[in-house]
Amino acid sequence: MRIIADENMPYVNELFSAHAEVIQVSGRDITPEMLVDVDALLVRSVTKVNESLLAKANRLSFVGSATIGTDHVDQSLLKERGITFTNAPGCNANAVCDYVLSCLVLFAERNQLQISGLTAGIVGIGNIGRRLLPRLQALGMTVLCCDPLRAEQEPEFQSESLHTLLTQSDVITFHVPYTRQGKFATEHMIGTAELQLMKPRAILINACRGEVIDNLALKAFLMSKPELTVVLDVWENEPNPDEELLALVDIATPHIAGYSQEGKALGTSMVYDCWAEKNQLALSDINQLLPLPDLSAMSIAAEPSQELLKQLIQAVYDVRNDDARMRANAGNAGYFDHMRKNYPLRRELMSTQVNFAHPISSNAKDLLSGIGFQVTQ
Ligand SMILES: NC(=O)c1ccc[n+]([C@@H]2O[C@H](COP(=O)([O-])OP(=O)(O)OC[C@H]3O[C@@H](n4cnc5c(N)ncnc54)[C@H](O)[C@@H]3O)[C@@H](O)[C@H]2O)c1
Ligand SMILES: O=C(O)[C@H](O)[C@H](O)COP(=O)(O)O
Repeated sequence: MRIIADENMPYVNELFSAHAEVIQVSGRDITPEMLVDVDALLVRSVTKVNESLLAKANRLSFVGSATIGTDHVDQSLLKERGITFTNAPGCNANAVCDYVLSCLVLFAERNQLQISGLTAGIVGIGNIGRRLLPRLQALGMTVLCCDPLRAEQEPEFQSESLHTLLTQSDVITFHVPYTRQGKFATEHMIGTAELQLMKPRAILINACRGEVIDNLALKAFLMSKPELTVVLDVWENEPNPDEELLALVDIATPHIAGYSQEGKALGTSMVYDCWAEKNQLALSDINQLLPLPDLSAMSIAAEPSQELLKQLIQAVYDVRNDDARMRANAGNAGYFDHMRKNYPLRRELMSTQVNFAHPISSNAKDLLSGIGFQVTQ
């Protein structure tokens, strides 16, 4: 069996090489010619899997994307051609939650905000949104949810309108797929009119897909209203984001919100498990793939104040480092992809155990476990 895999998919050799010849290439450079006599194609979000890529794929029977997003894959074409497709739902959901929390504690300090009591709006209550909701509630925030698709499918699910979230939220964070068609299409769901509805000093976070926010409209808006705090992990026109917009936002990162070691390992292992089942092979064990975390435990001696929470979160993941690297590299040829390919090892909050030097309240323990840490009871 022959497999073509994106070179940015870690653990491919560990999982697939015992059963197949694996050729690793840059995801953006996969060509139709490379897919001749290939049985399986393993991609991440940068490879457009469409009719023109598959033009010479004479033997392809499996496509796996180690991502939750599927906007780069023509799934109906794969179905038509009898090619099995899988993605990796939820693989990086905890990592994106950590990213949002790291932004939140940073701006609470910079903007002198007490997080508890603020209102957060989550747009898209899927794998990420549903994990983020209890984390934000654990921090004492009132959380408004907008997901009209879920409301249609689950009558008991309460979805607020996007208008309500925009007008009432102090922090609004987007976790929807990129869709261009249908009544819930997300392309440019945020443009000038929506930006004008937001509280002037709100915090806007986009860690889903760049196209969900009209980047030109956002740039124009920020030129006249710089008091809106903006975090962009994703951009229109990746890997060449608008550099004027980059200079105007408060946190700029190169589509790495989901780039934890756990998220990447799980993405590959979920794809492997689907392929293994199809080929009647043993399933993977993600715990064997992951190295031990550098910071496996931290000890605290006091009830967690907002300042202490910030220190704990930043000790595991500090979004300022990614922002600083992006600003330092912006403008260099190929910098966006280079940063993603050479992303430093990052672990999730859940890989770190918080211990207590003195007994602390059960509320404090609930708070720490609620935001994602392991906590000794
Ligand atoms: N920046 C990153 O590194 C990164 C990492 C993971 C995911 N993502 C992006 O984030 C998106 C969400 O991730 P997920 O794992 O939660 O996906 P998911 O598919 O589990 O959830 C998406 C949710 O959005 C809802 N939705 C769809 N259209 C909507 C609309 N118009 N308004 C409100 N809700 C809507 C869906 O009903 C679903 O519940 C992915 O599709 C992907 O594009 C980015
Ligand atoms: O959709 C996702 O899961 C993420 O956006 C995606 O994984 C980002 O990383 P990439 O696939 O581009 O390496």
